[in-house]
Amino acid sequence: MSFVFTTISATAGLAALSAATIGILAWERRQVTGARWLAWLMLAVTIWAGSAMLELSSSMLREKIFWSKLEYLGTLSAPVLFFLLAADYNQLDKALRLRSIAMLFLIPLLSLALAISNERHGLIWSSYQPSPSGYNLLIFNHGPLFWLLVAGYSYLMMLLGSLLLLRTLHFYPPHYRGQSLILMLGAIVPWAGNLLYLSGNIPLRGLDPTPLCFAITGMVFAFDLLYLRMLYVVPIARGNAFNAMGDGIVVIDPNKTVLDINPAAANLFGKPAAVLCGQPLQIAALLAVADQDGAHQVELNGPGSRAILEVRAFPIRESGVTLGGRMLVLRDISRQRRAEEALHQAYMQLKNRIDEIETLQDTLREQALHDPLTGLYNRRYLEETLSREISRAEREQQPLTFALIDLDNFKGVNDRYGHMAGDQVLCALADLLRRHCRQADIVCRLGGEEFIVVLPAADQRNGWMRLEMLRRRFSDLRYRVEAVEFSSTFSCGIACYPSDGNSFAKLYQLADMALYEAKAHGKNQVRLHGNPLQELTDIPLLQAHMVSKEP
Ligand SMILES: Nc1nc2c(ncn2[C@@H]2O[C@H](COP(=O)(O)OP(=O)(O)OP(=O)(O)O)[C@@H](O)[C@H]2O)c(=O)[nH]1
Repeated sequence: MSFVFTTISATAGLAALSAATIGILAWERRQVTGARWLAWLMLAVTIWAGSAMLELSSSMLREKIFWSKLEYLGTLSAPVLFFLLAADYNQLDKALRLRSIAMLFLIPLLSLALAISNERHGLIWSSYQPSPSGYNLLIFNHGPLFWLLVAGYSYLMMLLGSLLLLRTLHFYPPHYRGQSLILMLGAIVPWAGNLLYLSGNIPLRGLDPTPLCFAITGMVFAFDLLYLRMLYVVPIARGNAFNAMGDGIVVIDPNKTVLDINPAAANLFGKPAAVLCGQPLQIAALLAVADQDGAHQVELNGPGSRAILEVRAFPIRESGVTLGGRMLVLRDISRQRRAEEALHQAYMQLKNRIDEIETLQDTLREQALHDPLTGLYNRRYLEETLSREISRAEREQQPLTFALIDLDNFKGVNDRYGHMAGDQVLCALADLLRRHCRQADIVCRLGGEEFIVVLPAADQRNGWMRLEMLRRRFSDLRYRVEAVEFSSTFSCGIACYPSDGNSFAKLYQLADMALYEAKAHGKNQVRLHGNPLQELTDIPLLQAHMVSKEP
């Protein structure tokens, strides 16, 4: 083998080196869109430019032909790989299955086989001659299959790839079209180089600048895919977030025309975003808050639907400068609202139930402490409160009168006039006691025809006088059953705190003894335990101590 290195072969070598470097860089970042195919493309360019360098450096014709055939490996695969790169860049890679990719390489494989076996048929090149430029170049006179399979197919792939790149001008956000344009320019370079070569208009005839052009394209693509492309991610992610956001966003100009709207907002308005963009914002409730700061609640009523929105309006600023127009952020709080309403309803129901239960409890408590026939307190209440009253009397150094009342001959009333008449008498006594007792006094029915009256701050004398007054008034009452009129009397026994005792049991026991005395001595009388005040029977004195609520 004999080699003659020239400037041109060195340039091809530089192109191969550049392509190899870019290929390695791209392969390392192959997860980036397009980078994997850029790496493969650069491998093809490396083979192409490397073989070209060796072809250009070889001085032997046979060797030149050999490297030239190897060059076809790169020449044929580079346009297909360029197309695949462009498809990947357009995010069409998922549509390209392995089988379709293999199909794309069928013609290049056939072409390669034809190039290798060209000596037998001369369909790829029919002849060659040294270039008059003198740079150790060969000029090939291409055969018909070269134009059809090599040039034709390669141009087809390049054309399709370039069209796909053109598509990206619409595919990516408008303010990033600059980068797409750079990519387009990168794609034009091999076109230009190859056209020069095939048309024979290159100053050094026989020199194919295409691999060098592809190496330049590789640099441009690497710059775009591996550097600038990363910058795309942020706005694309932002755009995706805008579209994927659960909150609705509407951008309006100062005239309240919708400039942009995300799917969530369009969904709330019940119309596609494309229809709403460019139209005046026609929702009065939103217009009312569009110029206001802070959060506002707005109700949206659509056909058969109602949404409650929390709307926040923001001015649109860039680098601290207000640009005009507003951005409305709409948060659908209908579910939250409905949940709050349901919670409130549940709370109100619960509160009503608690109120009912409390009322019921109060009623039950009242019932538990009251006698159902007369409405007076019962024994239970007395037992609960008497010890408290005694403690208070003790604290205040006050006496307390405990009077036990029992109706006289009540069985006879029942027997003669009936049980209802008996009840009437019981109620009359209860009513009398209620009316003639103070608020601080405790009046209760123990059961049957037995009543107890507790008079705080009343000593023996005072207590006796008040019970005596009550006895007289009661005996004055008249009852009527059909045409028959009758009256009733009671006997009463009194025990007092502190002289007779300081417990319910003791006071009850002594009052009962006094009552027994009263019954034994003719009934219809009030007796003090121990009977110490028999002289207190004169009516004027009694009347002076009467506590009457009667008109
Ligand atoms: N109508 C009515 N009678 C009742 C009630 N509770 C008890 N009695 C009656 O009260 C009567 C009490 O009778 P006794 O204990 O013999 O007493 P008494 O007839 O008053 O005789 P003395 O106490 O000795 O005067 C009984 O007939 C009971 O049935 C009631 O709620 N209503």
